[in-house]
Amino acid sequence: MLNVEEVRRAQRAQGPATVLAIGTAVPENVFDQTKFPDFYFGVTNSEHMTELKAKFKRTCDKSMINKRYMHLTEEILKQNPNICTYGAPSLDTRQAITTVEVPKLGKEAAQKAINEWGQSKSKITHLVFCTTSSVDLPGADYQLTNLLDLSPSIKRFMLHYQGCFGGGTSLQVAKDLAENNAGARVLVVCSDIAAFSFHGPDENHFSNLVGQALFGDDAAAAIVGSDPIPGVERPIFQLVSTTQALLPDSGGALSGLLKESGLVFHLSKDISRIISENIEKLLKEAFDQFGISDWNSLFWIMHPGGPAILNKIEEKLKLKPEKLRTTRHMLAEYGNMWSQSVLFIMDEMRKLSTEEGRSSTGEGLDWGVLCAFGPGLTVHTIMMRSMQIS
Ligand SMILES: CC(=O)CC(=O)SCCNC(=O)CCNC(=O)[C@H](O)C(C)(C)COP(=O)(O)OP(=O)(O)OC[C@H]1O[C@@H](n2cnc3c(N)ncnc32)[C@H](O)[C@@H]1OP(=O)(O)O
Repeated sequence: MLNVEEVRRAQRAQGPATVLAIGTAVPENVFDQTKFPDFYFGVTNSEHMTELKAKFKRTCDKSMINKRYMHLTEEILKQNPNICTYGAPSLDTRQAITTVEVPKLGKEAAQKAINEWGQSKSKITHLVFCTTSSVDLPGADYQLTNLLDLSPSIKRFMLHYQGCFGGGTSLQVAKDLAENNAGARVLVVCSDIAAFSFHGPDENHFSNLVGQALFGDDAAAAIVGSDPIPGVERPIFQLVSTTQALLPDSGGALSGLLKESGLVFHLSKDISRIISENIEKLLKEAFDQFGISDWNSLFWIMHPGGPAILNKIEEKLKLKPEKLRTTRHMLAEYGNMWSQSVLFIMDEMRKLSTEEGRSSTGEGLDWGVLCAFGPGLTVHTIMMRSMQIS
């Protein structure tokens, strides 16, 4: 007969959690950032706010974004003017869109991750679904289980309202599940569409316009598991350890309230200062145990936030320009993608590493850091190792 300790040991995996596959999806509708100010002030009937429009145009010009994908089209917005009018009751209209579209876009990304993984869906043991764009019971995790025809006995975890650090939390939960349950294969899905937080302009709320200039809709998925089956599963990155921190004196710097008029954001002008002042301390706490203190020796999967944030972090850590090039490229091509951004960057980095003939999935480097931040201010970091490209 086995004793309790032996049973507990047998329940756990041997090795660290690895990302075994990644999939991404975007809505069909794409906006050219240079044309967005005209579209946005036109569709919200706000052309008379000429000064505000000029300032918004400057923000879009400085955003370093070329294009963004969005579920909301001119047609949808014209059919639902309550979404366009700042402060107008519109939650029912928004819910009707997001409860359907969030799991649908998530399904597209998940299916791509499952295809890359190449294993039967019946082997997925856990689902972690993360969104800040929808609330219903049972939630998007349940909808996705049905849409993908996953096993009814899959163990589901729904993460709501994490904002942009949700990609970090989702991977951390997946890591803990994979390492503590031998044979577990965790499907992670992050999906957000701005139908919850699209608002027309208001003279007294410019940080709303900062969000309208930056956010894009997307979904990303990953399969996470420990002890990959040799010759069958192909690990892309190892998730070695994780940290989460609330930054000092940052309360209220980034917050949101779900109102009758939808999800209303407040973004402080201090976000970039607060993050850049704290980032080195967080990295030291995370990497001291591995004897790593040269931040340029790492590959970087950094949530973009906005160019001001990236510039300040780069300056503070004296990062070489190539360190954040994938983050900047994804910001340019997709905008600020909420919780999905870190998975999009991870996906792009491993593809580029192969295309450029690098020796590993992390631009030829061994160690890397994933860093996601959001409401709190909360910063989530994951210490990662790349895999050799044969
Ligand atoms: C959702 C999540 O959980 C996580 C997230 O990612 S949240 C998003 C985090 N990102 C941000 O907060 C954006 C960071 N900011 C930026 O990258 C840049 O400021 C920007 C691209 C938005 C604009 O670039 P810029 O024009 O060069 O910036 P800057 O000169 O600082 O500001 C231009 C104007 O906008 C105003 N402004 C900028 N940020 C503002 C804010 N958060 N709130 C109110 N006003 C703001 C400035 O006061 C300034 O106004 P005036 O012209 O009247 O003086």
